Amino acid sequence: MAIANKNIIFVAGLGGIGLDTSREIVKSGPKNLVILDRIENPAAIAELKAINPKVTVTFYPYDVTVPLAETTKLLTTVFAQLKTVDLLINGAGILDDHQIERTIAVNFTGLVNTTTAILEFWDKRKGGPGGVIANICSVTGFNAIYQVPVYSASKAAVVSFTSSLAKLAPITGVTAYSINPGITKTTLVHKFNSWLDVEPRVAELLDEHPTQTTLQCAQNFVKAIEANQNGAIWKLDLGRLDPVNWTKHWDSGI
Ligand SMILES: NC(=O)c1ccc[n+]([C@@H]2O[C@H](COP(=O)([O-])OP(=O)(O)OC[C@H]3O[C@@H](n4cnc5c(N)ncnc54)[C@H](O)[C@@H]3O)[C@@H](O)[C@H]2O)c1
Ligand SMILES: CCCCCCO
Repeated sequence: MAIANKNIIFVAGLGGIGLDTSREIVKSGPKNLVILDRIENPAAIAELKAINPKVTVTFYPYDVTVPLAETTKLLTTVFAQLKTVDLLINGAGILDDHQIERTIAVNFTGLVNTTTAILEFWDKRKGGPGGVIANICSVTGFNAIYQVPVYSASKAAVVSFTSSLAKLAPITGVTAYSINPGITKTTLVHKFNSWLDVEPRVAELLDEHPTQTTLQCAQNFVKAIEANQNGAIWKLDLGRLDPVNWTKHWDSGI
């Protein structure tokens, strides 16, 4: 998908990975970039507008843990503004294995609800135009950082959900792929709680290994958007962009 002249909704577009990705997206000249995020950062919005004045950048406060009806109401406002939406990026995530229920609520349920809500507008069975969803999951969704089993499991859940969305595309008209960064230098990973404090030094230990910058991640994120490959499982690690070939161990047959 060429980003030029498209309408994009970016949930969590102001975070560490999010803001650098928003910067790279704006450079590619979409018609509209609508950022939905829990954090408000008017300076960042102003900066995005300044990067490319031809792009209309809009912000709406959004907490992905709100009831589905509230998400649908917000999307109704966004669609009234944009008329059409080409790409939804779901990027909200927290990393704190002391917050078990909130981790699942944000990282999994929030992504599922936002996806469910936009299907109201996109589902071709309802006369919708279809669309594209890019879900920010994680390499920990493939192989856990086992000291944060709740976070890792929440990311495995969204990797799985995204793969199912892609297989459902012939029915819904909505394609999907997952964006799976490796360890990327943001405040999220600076310090965080392990489950039951099994490893209080988990962040320090990870920091002893190679990581990537948010800019490297963002530049590869845009390449994945442009590739627009339904069902792709993209690994964005150590400054690289690589497709992951998922091993099939069982087939439902349907
Ligand atoms: N940094 C990494 O190493 C890494 C690796 C793989 C995946 N990820 C994922 O990338 C995404 C961004 O992470 P980051 O490293 O930039 O961290 P970050 O903390 O800078 O960004 C998290 C983003 O999620 C938003 N968010 C959190 N809770 C929310 C809620 N309830 N409603 C709406 N938005 C909410 C935040 O406002 C922020 O924009 C997350 O989903 C994270 O799990 C990060
Ligand atoms: C340093 C731990 C990073 C965990 C986020 C990967 O999704």
